[in-house]
Amino acid sequence: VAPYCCGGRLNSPLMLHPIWKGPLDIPGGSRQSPIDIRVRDSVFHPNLAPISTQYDPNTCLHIWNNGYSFLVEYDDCTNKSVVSGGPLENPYRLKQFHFHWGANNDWGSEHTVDSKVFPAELHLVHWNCSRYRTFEEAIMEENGLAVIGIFIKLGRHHEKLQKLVDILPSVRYKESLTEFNYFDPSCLLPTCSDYWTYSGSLTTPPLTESVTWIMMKKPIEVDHSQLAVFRSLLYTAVGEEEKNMVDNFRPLQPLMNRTVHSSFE
Ligand SMILES: CCCSc1c(F)c(F)c(S(=O)(=O)NC)c(F)c1F
Ligand SMILES: [Zn+2]
Repeated sequence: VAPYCCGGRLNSPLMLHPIWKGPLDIPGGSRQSPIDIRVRDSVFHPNLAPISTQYDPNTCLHIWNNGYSFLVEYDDCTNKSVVSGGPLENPYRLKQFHFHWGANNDWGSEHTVDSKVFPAELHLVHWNCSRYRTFEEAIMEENGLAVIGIFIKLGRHHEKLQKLVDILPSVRYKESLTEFNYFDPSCLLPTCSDYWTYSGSLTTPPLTESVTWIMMKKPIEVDHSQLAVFRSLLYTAVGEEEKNMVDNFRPLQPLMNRTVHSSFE
């Protein structure tokens, strides 16, 4: 599959910032992510229950730069922070959340909606603790993960996000980690509960086809200065030639034989 993010133009981010070191397509992959969500082709599922999240801010552990994004990680030894309902047959435990963003405000999201690109996208990653013993195991298994994806658009300052933005300089370098607690990611969810759902994959290695995607229809808003701080992070470790962490999104993947379901008409 040729990289065709941003229309596949030679000046598309992937061409300019070939950060994507992994394979662009997985041989035999039939349910890869991200995808373009064609609204008219999505199928309303009348008995899709609302998504229910219950997050305990005390389970927030730390934040670290893994060289692809920055991850806010949670204690997943109990069911204190879980998502349930919607297409999920049981609760999934919150493991971490992270973002994908562009070098500028014209692109950055992984998923698109009728080819509309957003400047960034937030992923809340959960694992199926009823069927698997650990997150590491769940990553490799069908129905192992549930990821809530939230589009981010430029607009008003996001008050609750600022606590996270303020700590980012301390994880500027790859592998840096800092304590971060008492953060409830519910504050990052849109107020509208409408979503699309489809079967897909991780968008970073190992790209395993283990994800039930739950893409919220409505974006949240952050302001220019907040997104600019994301772009001040580095892909590189201390002492290495500095490379700004931007365009950390995967190109769109073919829908193949999949249907996107919507929770709304
Ligand atoms: C080996 C996985 C480390 S955790 C992780 C991650 F870091 C990540 F970036 C994504 S993603 O595919 O990029 N977004 C959903 C995941 F799904 C993850 F589970
Ligand atoms: Zn992600």
